[in-house]
Amino acid sequence: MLTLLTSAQMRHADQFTIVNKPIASIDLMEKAARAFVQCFIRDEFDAGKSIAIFCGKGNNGGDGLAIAHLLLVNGYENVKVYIVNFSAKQTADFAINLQRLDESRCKKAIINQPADLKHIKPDLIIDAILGSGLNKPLTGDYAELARAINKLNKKVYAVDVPTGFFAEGSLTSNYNGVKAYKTICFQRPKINFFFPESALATEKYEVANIELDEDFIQKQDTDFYLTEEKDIQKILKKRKLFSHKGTYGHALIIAGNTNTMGAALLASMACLHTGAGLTTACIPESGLTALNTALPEVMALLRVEYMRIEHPAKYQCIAIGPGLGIDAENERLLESLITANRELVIDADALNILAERPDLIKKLPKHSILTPHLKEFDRLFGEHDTWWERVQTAKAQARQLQIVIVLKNQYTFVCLPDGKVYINPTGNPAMAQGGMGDVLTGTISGLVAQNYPAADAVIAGCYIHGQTGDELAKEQYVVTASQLALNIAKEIKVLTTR
Ligand SMILES: NC(=O)C1=CN([C@@H]2O[C@H](COP(=O)(O)OP(=O)(O)OC[C@H]3O[C@@H](n4cnc5c(N)ncnc54)[C@H](OP(=O)(O)O)[C@@H]3O)[C@@H](O)[C@H]2O)[C@@H](O)CC1
Ligand SMILES: Nc1ncnc2c1ncn2[C@@H]1O[C@H](COP(=O)(O)OP(=O)(O)O)[C@@H](O)[C@H]1O
Repeated sequence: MLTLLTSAQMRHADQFTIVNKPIASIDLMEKAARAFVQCFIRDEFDAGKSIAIFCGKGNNGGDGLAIAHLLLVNGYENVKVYIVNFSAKQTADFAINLQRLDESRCKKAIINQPADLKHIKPDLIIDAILGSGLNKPLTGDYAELARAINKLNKKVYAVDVPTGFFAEGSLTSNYNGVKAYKTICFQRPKINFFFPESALATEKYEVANIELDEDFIQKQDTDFYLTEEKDIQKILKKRKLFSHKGTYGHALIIAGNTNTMGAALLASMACLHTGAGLTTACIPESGLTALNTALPEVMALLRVEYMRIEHPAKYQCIAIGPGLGIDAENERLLESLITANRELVIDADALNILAERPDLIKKLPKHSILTPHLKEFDRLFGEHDTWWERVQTAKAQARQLQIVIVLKNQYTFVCLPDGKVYINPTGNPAMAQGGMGDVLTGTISGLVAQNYPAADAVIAGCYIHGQTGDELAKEQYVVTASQLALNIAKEIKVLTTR
């Protein structure tokens, strides 16, 4: 798990590295500039392009000056630095790099007001005006300059963070900073890169390693972690010798309705391919033919016979919700399961039923797993203006109710009962199609059935789901939910043998 740090914590990591490595602060800045240039050159190898580098007078601007010098050394001839002179203050390392630049042949101009930007026509822009030192929203000249840079309509590479972008905390939908094509940040992604509103500030990001003290960074007290492939490899177990279907658990998927039987099929299919020993779909009678035709391995339990579930010990996992439908019968079924105090995987319509029954939310069995998308989440826990606020609520609710909340999005936030949030890095827009959430529910259920603890099942389930989608998207414009379900077993094999 990679710890994700706030700007203040990153500053401590800088300082710790400076003192303990030891390395002079100006040398660390040089390292950052080198790391940036290495990434930049990989993308923009045409050294003939004209590059405008906008530098503030803090350390972010100091990086910009060092980057200018390094680009010249690397053969980029048309580099020009624009010093943004809106403040009298400058940092010591900025001053050192400015002197170095003055001694070089790099072209330089001073921007005293945003209007000075009028005649600039670069091919590319590097934004090093304000970095992680941003401490208030942009106003006045800074806001106007950002607007003017955006109006140039050029590809912008941001150093560490786009000017005006807060690395953590609530992001508003009226972002007024620099809009970057790519942000090349140092050592760790910023927490806010994983929140959907960040798309207004940067299309993508890349992390450049500047050799800060990793041990120190990993030990920092944080609520945010980024899941890595090696974590999943640690979680997943190989199939055992002499094992049989009983070894891998029995999952019950309560799902489907007349017009939404596909959801039950998709969730059951994913459960099957994730490796549950047995899968039973609890569906209405109208779905029997479809189930028996499409998924001969899956057993059926008619929903009218649901009272049989009153002996839930038979199942190692009970999931409820995909395509379920909202009616009194299903509400009664959900209530009886919650009252039986067996941990559940709860998705889709079962979440919508819960939203109407706050009394049941309070009674949720500990370690139950809720998998809401944005709308389901807000129906359950109230409207939120920003994703940051939504994740804060998810964290608090997961802790208070001692459950796992899987808040789904491009980057899914897995909120655990201990208040920690694990951000899932896999998945892609080719997966943005109906049924994908049903497949996630089936994947998580398949892992719970195999006796993985709730937290492991969810962290691994989200990763596998997204990774399977990523592999398919390499060759496809869109990935359908059933295709994804069919490919899960292949991806788990890769993850357990790599
Ligand atoms: N050794 C290291 O530490 C390393 C650091 N590195 C680099 O340093 C960057 C952080 O640099 P930094 O801390 O100097 O802050 P930076 O972003 O340049 O801002 C400067 C000043 O701007 C001001 N300001 C803030 N908000 C404002 C606003 N809205 N409108 C107007 N002004 C505003 C504020 O001044 P204040 O308002 O407090 O007087 C602030 O102090 C980091 O992103 C990375 O690129 C790398 O080289 C790796 C090694
Ligand atoms: N752009 C995307 N990038 C990554 N994952 C995505 C993207 N779009 C959708 N997904 C994934 O697909 C699933 C969609 O879930 P949900 O909205 O419940 O779908 P449905 O209700 O149609 O089954 C989630 O796991 C989500 O993370």
